[in-house]
Parts: sequence; structure tokens; C-alpha cells
Amino acid sequence: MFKVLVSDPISDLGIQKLFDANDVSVVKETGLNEDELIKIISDFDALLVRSQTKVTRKIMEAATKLKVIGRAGVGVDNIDLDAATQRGIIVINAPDGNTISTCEHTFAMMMAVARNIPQGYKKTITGEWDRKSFVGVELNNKVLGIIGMGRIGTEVAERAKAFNMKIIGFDPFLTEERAEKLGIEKGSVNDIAQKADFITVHTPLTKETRHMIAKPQFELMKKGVRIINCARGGIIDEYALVEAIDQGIVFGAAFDVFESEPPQKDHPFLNHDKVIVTPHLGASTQEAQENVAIDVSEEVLNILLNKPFKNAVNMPHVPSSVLNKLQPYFELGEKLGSFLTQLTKDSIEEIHINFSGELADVDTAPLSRIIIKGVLAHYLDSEVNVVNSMHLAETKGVKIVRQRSSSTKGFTNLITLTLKTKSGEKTIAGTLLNGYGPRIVQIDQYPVDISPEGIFIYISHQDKPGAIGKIGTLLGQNDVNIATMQVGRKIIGGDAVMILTVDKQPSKTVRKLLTDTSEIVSAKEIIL
Ligand SMILES: NC(=O)C1=CN([C@@H]2O[C@H](COP(=O)(O)OP(=O)(O)OC[C@H]3O[C@@H](n4cnc5c(N)ncnc54)[C@H](O)[C@@H]3O)[C@@H](O)[C@H]2O)C=CC1
Ligand SMILES: O=C(O)C(=O)COP(=O)(O)O
Repeated sequence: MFKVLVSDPISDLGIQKLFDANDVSVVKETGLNEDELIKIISDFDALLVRSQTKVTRKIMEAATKLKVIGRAGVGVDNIDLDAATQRGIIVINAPDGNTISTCEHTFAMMMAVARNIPQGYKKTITGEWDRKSFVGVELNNKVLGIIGMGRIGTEVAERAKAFNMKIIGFDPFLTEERAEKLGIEKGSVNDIAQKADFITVHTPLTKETRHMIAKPQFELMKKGVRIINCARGGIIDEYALVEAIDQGIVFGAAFDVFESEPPQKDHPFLNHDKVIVTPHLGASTQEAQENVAIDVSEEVLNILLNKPFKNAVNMPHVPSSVLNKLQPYFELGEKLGSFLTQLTKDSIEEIHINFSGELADVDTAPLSRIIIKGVLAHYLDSEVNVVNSMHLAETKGVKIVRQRSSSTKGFTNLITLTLKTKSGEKTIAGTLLNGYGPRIVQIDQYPVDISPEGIFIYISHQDKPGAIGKIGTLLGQNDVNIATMQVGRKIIGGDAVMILTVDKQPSKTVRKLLTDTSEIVSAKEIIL
């Protein structure tokens, strides 16, 4: 039974799939602080949050069973991603579900700051009929600067065009072609500062975006500019903004988000008549909350049930076209890693993975993570997973080399894995045979044809007449039935290997009897 903790208010309708799933129990406990979460988190396999729960390293250290943190929304700045990655916890978000709501809230804020709606409302309800103090401006023909042309920024641009605004967009990924297609001008932050009547930000909060609008940018701005932030507190320097308003540069500002949430009672925005605020409501619509909860619960279920998922934040995004191509190789990749590690004696210093044939043209990073997981799992067991396998290998000082090559040795696809140790190296190669599934086709220099599942005995021996018979008899006498046998040798009478698939694990005594046989150099049991 998987246990899912929902620690922020998340739509029940949206997480219905979790309630309905067999083997999943959902516990809703909102408003917990760090200590309270630490006390209970070890019980849970999944945690669902919005922006309120701060998922700290300490919480993750106590979360011994936690596989996934689902963020029902976009921003994951409330989750310690490094800690999650190190502990192999997958963090997923729901990037699409609240785009329109946040875009519409941005417009609500833009119109409110253009027409002084909150200020007008406040006075009117006190009985004052003040029509002089709240003369606003039209959006028509005004220049709107959009910083961050991602999902929300792009939707804002689309709607601003309907208001007949001229738009300047800035985003490191905004190309001239895309800008042209969107019907907007591409500009820099400084261009926007100099030309815009309204400026809205739609970036995440990063080292680069923190205070990207601060005193130097305010000094460039047109008098009377209005500023909107429905993205993240901290992108705009709050104190520099208040100063710019008081200096008469900025006419007014509309903020949905704060550097620290909720803001302190004495925050300068809270009693400034030119600043209007909402309590982080961008995504707070019925539609958005249902959308993000549906998306996140589907993904959480997929992860718990070991099915493919797409919106992992602490793993690079893999387009479904790539995932579909790689998916069939996942089992093979993990088994190759596991098989070869069990054959390798010394500690692994380098992992070399080569992809060839039809795999040479695909982004194989997700498959590499799985192969490395296969390698490390023999030593680290459940501590390693696809999220942290690369990270764990690197922290253990293991060098990872990934290559592609056109040489396929006659196969349509081939994965070759080499593990290098102080004393030498071991290589395995595998392919996916159409209609037959995964196959190990080479071990070191020996061509083989092995289905990678079951119990194996890998025997290095001398190629001598009768050696094979001796081994067969010994195993038979000890009730170990041989299912398949592969033999490979370099030269007649030289070193040879025998790979047996057996129906049950040979006991220690049987293994000893094998290694005591004169022709046998070593016998190793491998379990896949
Ligand atoms: N107020 C609220 O309730 C909500 C706030 N948000 C916030 O809105 C922001 C944007 O969300 P989406 O559009 O969905 O994200 P997105 O990832 O689609 O777009 C973000 C864009 O910012 C750009 N960017 C990153 N660094 C930049 C920089 N230094 N300068 C200029 N552009 C930069 C990226 O290239 C990307 O195109 C996020 O911070 C998100 O957390 C999202 C939903 C609700
Ligand atoms: O999705 C986001 O980034 C948001 O900021 C929405 O936050 P919320 O889920 O409303 O706490």
C-alpha cells in the first residue's frame, strides 16, 4: 500500500485518481510546520504540495520511504531540489495547468493598476464619491514589456495584442523568428525599461533573475510606468520599487507575490496607496487547481507504479517521442549494468557506455541513468534510482563516459558497457532483437546469445576435452538443472567461458566443488 501525504490545499476533484487507485491511501494534513512534517514523513511514499509547504533537506532526510514530491503548480522554489536529487526523490510539477489562470490574473492586476480599481473601491465603500483622484490610463497603444516569454509570458502577449498594446519581450530563448511569429518586438531588459508603459515579469526566481529589476533599471524607466509581478517575489527589488514610486518614476505597481510570504505586517507595500497586492492568487481558480491536481496525481501514480512520467524537475525533460524510442531498452540497459557489475571484482573507476545503430541518433541520457542504476544497484540497492544514479556515481568518484558510434557489429542497435577498474576492464554488449526482446550478445571478447534474466553461473575455464561434461555432471549430481549453456573461446585449448542458466541457485558447496575442478579458473554466480 502506497501512502500519499497532501500537505497543502489541493483540489479533491483533481486528485480523485489517487483516491480511486488500488493500493494507494491518501492523507490530507495541511498547515504542518517543518517539525510536524519531520515527525510523520517517514510513513509516506509520496508528498503533494503547492507553494506553502517548504520541503527542506531535514524533511527529506527523515523521509526514508519518499519516492516522489509532486508540486501541484509550476514553481518549485519551495523544494530543496539538490537534497531531493541526492536522496533519489523525484520532484515533478504540473507546468501547464495554471498558465491561463496566472495570465488572466496578470491582466486583472494590469487593469487594476491602470484604473486604480482597488483604491477607488476602498474609498467608495467608505461613502466617499471621489472621481478626481483615480484618473487612469488606457492599455490601448501602450508599450508592454514582458520579461520571461515562457508559457505565461506568451499567453500575456497574445491577450495584450487584443488590447492593441505594443509588446517588447525579453527571454534568453526568444528568437527573432519566434518574436515575429508572435507579433512582438524582441528587446533587452534595458530596452524594456526605457520604452515600456507597463512591465510584467514571468520568469522563475533564479540567481540571474533575483533583483533583475532594481535601482539601475528604475532609473532608466519612463515616468509613469506601471509594474506587475505575478511570477515570484524577489525578481523585482521591492525596496527599490517603493523608492522609484516615491520619486515619481513608477506610477504604481501590482504584486501577487512577495520576497517572503506572507509579507511582514510592516512591509512597505502594505500601506502604500500606489501598490496593490493579492495573496499569491495567480493559480487560485477552480480550473487551474483542478488541472494541476489532475496532472500531478497522474504523474505521482505513474512513478509509484514504475510507469513512465514526463514532468520531473530534477531530471532533464524527455520529450515523449524520445521516451517512446528509449523505453524498450530500459530493461536491457539495467540488466547489462547489473550483469557486468556482478562479474567485476575491483571497485569501479570508470563507466563507459557506447550507443550504436538506431540508438546513436537519440538523446540517450535517460537510458544512461538506468544503465548506471543497474551498475550501482548491486552495491547500493534501493538507495540508487534513475534520479540520483549519475549523481551518486559522480560523488563516488566514478568517471562516466558516454559515446555514440556507427559500428553495430551487424545489429540494428547495440549498447556496449565497459567497467574499468584498477586491475583491468570488463565489457558487455546487448541488443534488442525484434520479436525476441533483450539479448546479451557479447561478454568481453566472447560472442554470446543470452536472454538477460534468471540465475547464471559464469565460468572461466580451460578449453579442454571433457571440461564441459565434467561441469554438467557435477551440477546434475547436485540437483542443479542447466536450462541453457553458452560456450565461448578465443583459441582452441585456450581461455574459455561458459555461461549457464540454471533453475536454482547453486549452494556454496556446489560453487566450491566447481572452483576445485582442475579446468575451472573461476565460477561466479550472477542473478538478474
Ligand atoms: N502567481 C502565481 O500563482 C503563479 C506564478 N507562477 C510563476 O510564473 C513564472 C513563470 O511561469 P511559466 O510561464 O509557467 O514558466 P516557463 O518556464 O514556461 O517560463 C519562464 C520563462 O522565463 C525565462 N527566463 C528564465 N530566466 C530568465 C532571465 N534571466 N531573463 C529572462 N527570461 C528568463 C525562461 O527562458 C522561460 O521562457 C514562474 O516563476 C512560476 O513559478 C506560475 C504559476 C502561478
Ligand atoms: O505554480 C506556481 O508557480 C505558483 O506560484 C502557484 O502557487 P500555488 O500553487 O497557488 O501555491
